[in-house]
Amino acid sequence: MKVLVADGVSKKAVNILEKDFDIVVKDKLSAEELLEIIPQYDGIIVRSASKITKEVIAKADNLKVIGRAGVGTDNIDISAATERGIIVLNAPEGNTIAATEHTMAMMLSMSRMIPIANETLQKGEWNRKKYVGVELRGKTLGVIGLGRIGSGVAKRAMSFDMNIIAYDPYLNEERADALGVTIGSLDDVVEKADFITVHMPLTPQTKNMINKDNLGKMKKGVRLINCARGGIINEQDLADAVKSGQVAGAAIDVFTSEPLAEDNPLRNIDNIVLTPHLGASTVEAQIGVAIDASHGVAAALKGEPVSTAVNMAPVSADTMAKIRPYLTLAERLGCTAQSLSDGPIKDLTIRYNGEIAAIDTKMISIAIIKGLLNPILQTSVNYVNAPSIAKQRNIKIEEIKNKDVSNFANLITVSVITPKGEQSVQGALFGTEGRIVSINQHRVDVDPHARILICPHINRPGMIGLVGSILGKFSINISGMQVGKTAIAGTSMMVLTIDDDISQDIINEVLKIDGIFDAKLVNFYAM
Ligand SMILES: NC(=O)c1ccc[n+]([C@@H]2O[C@H](COP(=O)([O-])OP(=O)(O)OC[C@H]3O[C@@H](n4cnc5c(N)ncnc54)[C@H](O)[C@@H]3O)[C@@H](O)[C@H]2O)c1
Ligand SMILES: O=C(O)CC[C@@H](O)C(=O)O
Repeated sequence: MKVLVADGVSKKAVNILEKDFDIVVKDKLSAEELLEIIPQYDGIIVRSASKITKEVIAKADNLKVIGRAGVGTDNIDISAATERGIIVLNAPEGNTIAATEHTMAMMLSMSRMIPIANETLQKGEWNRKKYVGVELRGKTLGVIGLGRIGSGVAKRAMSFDMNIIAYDPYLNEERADALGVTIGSLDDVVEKADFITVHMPLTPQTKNMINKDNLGKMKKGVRLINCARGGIINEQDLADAVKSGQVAGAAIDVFTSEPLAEDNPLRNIDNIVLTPHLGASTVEAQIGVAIDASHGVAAALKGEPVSTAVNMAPVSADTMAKIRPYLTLAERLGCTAQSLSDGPIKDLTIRYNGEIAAIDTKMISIAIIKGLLNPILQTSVNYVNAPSIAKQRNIKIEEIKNKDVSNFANLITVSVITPKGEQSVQGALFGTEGRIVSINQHRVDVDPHARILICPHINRPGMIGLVGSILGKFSINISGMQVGKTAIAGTSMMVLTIDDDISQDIINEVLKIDGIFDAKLVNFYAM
């Protein structure tokens, strides 16, 4: 598979990806060139310069994953990607410190007018009276958006003896208490703060959140910082407020249009400090985001779950650690259920019993659906598109959880209903090892790998030998064997693990054996 590393993403990404993929590096990529070359690629990693628009996605016939080496994904059309089953992932933590420190640098350089003092001194002006600044100590800092960067800024500002008041409607109280900040409404922040810094994504709710109206309600002489996204603070309104003296200074790293337009109203105003979107531009951050994004891209291309995917239900690192051991087993149970079923699946019931019932199982269920659909579809089914493909195919999905369980600490039961009846398979985790523990009520203990041939048969001597000799005749090696018992009188379940590919003709030979009720091949390589 081929991966395009664009926008000057650190070469660390290449080092990680080149072990498994063909890598092409294009530090500068025009919109036209991107449209032309995108059909060749299975994966792409970008910073903020390349715009992955609906048009690009429409031409991206092989694209499976878009990795953003950074936090903001506003340069990527996520809905268009989701519709095509393309995973979009970001690197949310690698540049947090860089953006946090840049915010502090902007706040300090604005309050001490360092850029203009430097510029004039370089020209030979010794102007000590003109550039008298203000202290941070004792001032109130309003933080809007108390996520990773906002809380980092709040923590650092406290060490400057600033009082913090924050507005974040999605913040839970425990987190606010742990940070030791006062939480208020947007109006509280607007009216009480001496400095205001914004740290949320640009959304329809946050666009122009700071505008003429609330700039007018702020303390005269307030100072503003935006190292989040251009447009959260209305640029024209801010420029007017600085010129009128209502706002004493502003420090802005991000703009509505980047690179900065010549006619941007924030240009050429002494009390405004501008940087060209440098928040994430540290050596450490660029390495961090490149490493995180490329690990995500590699995982996505290998069909593994991606904890930083932004077009899937988010999974915390804690939850991920708990569910990760179940994912392969879950996918294999889905694959087994598909192979067992005769005809189109109408209903899928997933039961979680025991310890597993207490955790967030959303991603485990998606892994089951992925395993169920991948063997039968041309489209590659992944963690993003699996639920919508199941929906398109009218498969009704039900999840049932119960902490009660006997014999196992945890148990996953996958049952599918087709017009011909119900099939079910159960799996459990032993340490980190997943095993199939029952197939259609027959107790087994199978390591689900390679290929397995499942043959329900009459419980009488010689059946295993008969199947074995047919496989032997075709030089098919059996590397594992299990016979499962059931309470149903007279039937047994033979499960043979086979290393080689096996054709339908051979399966038909097996089916001819008197006493063999069925023979279903599960090919785990097809998942
Ligand atoms: N300048 C840069 O180079 C640079 C670097 C990194 C991140 N960023 C940007 O910084 C911003 C923050 O990043 P982060 O990693 O801290 O994100 P985050 O997801 O950790 O935090 C965002 C916070 O904003 C809050 N929020 C969402 N909508 C809100 C609203 N309407 N009002 C108030 N709060 C709201 C959320 O609850 C969350 O706590 C993002 O826009 C990101 O793209 C910029
Ligand atoms: O790639 C960059 O330098 C910008 C990154 C930053 O804006 C982000 O959202 O992560």
